Amino acid sequence: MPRQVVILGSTGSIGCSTLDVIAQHPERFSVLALTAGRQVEKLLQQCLVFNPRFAALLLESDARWLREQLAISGCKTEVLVGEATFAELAGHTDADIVMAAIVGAAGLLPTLAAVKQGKTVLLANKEALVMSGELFIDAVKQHQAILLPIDSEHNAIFQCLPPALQAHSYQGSLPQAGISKILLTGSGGPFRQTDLALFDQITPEQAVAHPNWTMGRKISVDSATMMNKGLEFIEARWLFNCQPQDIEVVLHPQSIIHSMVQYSDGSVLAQLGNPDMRTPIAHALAFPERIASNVKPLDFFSLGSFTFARPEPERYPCLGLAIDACRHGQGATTALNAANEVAVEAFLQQQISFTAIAKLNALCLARFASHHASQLDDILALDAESRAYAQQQLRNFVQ
Ligand SMILES: NC(=O)C1=CN([C@@H]2O[C@H](COP(=O)(O)OP(=O)(O)OC[C@H]3O[C@@H](n4cnc5c(N)ncnc54)[C@H](OP(=O)(O)O)[C@@H]3O)[C@@H](O)[C@H]2O)C=CC1
Ligand SMILES: CC(=O)[C@@H](O)[C@H](O)COP(=O)(O)O
Ligand SMILES: [Mn+2]
Repeated sequence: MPRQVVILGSTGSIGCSTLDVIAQHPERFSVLALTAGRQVEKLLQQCLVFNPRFAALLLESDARWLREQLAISGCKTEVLVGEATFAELAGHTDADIVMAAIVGAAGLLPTLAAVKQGKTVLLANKEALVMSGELFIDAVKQHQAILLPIDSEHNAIFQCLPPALQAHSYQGSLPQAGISKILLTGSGGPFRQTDLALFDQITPEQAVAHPNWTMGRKISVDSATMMNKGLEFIEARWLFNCQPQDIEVVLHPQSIIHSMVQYSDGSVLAQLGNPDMRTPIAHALAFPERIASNVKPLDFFSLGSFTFARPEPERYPCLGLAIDACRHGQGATTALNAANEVAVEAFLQQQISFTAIAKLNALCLARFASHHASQLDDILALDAESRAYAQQQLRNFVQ
């Protein structure tokens, strides 16, 4: 029997890559449910191709249109509406695998719902873990969910762990496995060599033009500020049960090495591949087996040289803020994530400059760094409070 997959955020970059891999393996996977935000036409096309039992989206007006179009095409997909239905589908009795690929804090509740039903959860939505770290991992343990990282770096690190540790990486001991450090690689984004004096003039279109990866707009801006690497630093802290001092960020502009694990005997294991998310997606969908992904194989004879560097703190202030937040604890990371979502959206709407993103994040972190948030209600309240504060402070940066 094919394993039944729910894709949260099917209309996004990760959602589409997941469907691409699933389409290559109809004997292994079938689509139980797709969820989207606003891209109703794309969702319709996906329903016509994959014929899921359910499709869900945010607005009643979109749902009405989708139902009409599906009826015209004779497609029997049942259409549901509203955020609560994403969580229902994520925890559906018939779901075997849940791909968590909604962007931002909106992904937390549906992803947690999948965890609480003990599903195999493929985690792309790093913001969910950054917002709720310990609570999320405790839920994974309590409900015996299987958590597999999709983020390319964390998937690479996972692949470089000893198999015994892979089974419970979020509660194992890296030192007992002989691991001395996690080397988290990052490209440095599109502005790695841009004159700092020009940073105020950076436009959204320049910021979303990642040199190596094609991704959604929010994560692309995060890569440009290196907040993405900061969020990934916090993500790694929870996924691999380690402390900030166990993780080092290494710039690797080519994005061919997706991260590395350093062992105490001097060995360093790395995972390499062309920058294409279908590799980690295929890895996690089939784990522990391997399946084809249609990703172009690496050709070592045409690869240029690999380079490595330390990130410059003045070029990437968001990275430093995220590492500080990780040291402070849960309240700080929840508040920083929320502030960053507000700041990135304001930048994309051309309300604030590129450099204002870090300034706004710094203000929110300073205000909420010592706040505590361990229960879900506290986390959601702090997320809301930090967003409100960021919105209020935003006025000082409007250009
Ligand atoms: N893209 C990549 O290569 C990588 C992405 N990730 C992570 O994966 C996640 C998804 O990223 P990506 O695919 O690039 O993002 P996209 O912006 O391309 O897609 C986001 C998806 O989430 C949906 N969505 C947005 N807002 C809401 C909401 N409020 N409620 C429900 N659904 C919503 C969108 O729906 P719609 O478009 O219909 O409005 C879309 O399906 C992010 O957390 C990102 O950090 C991690 C590593 C790599
Ligand atoms: C593909 C993926 O996992 C992204 O998170 C990627 O890491 C972005 O590239 P940066 O290294 O520039 O953040
Ligand atoms: Mn990544």
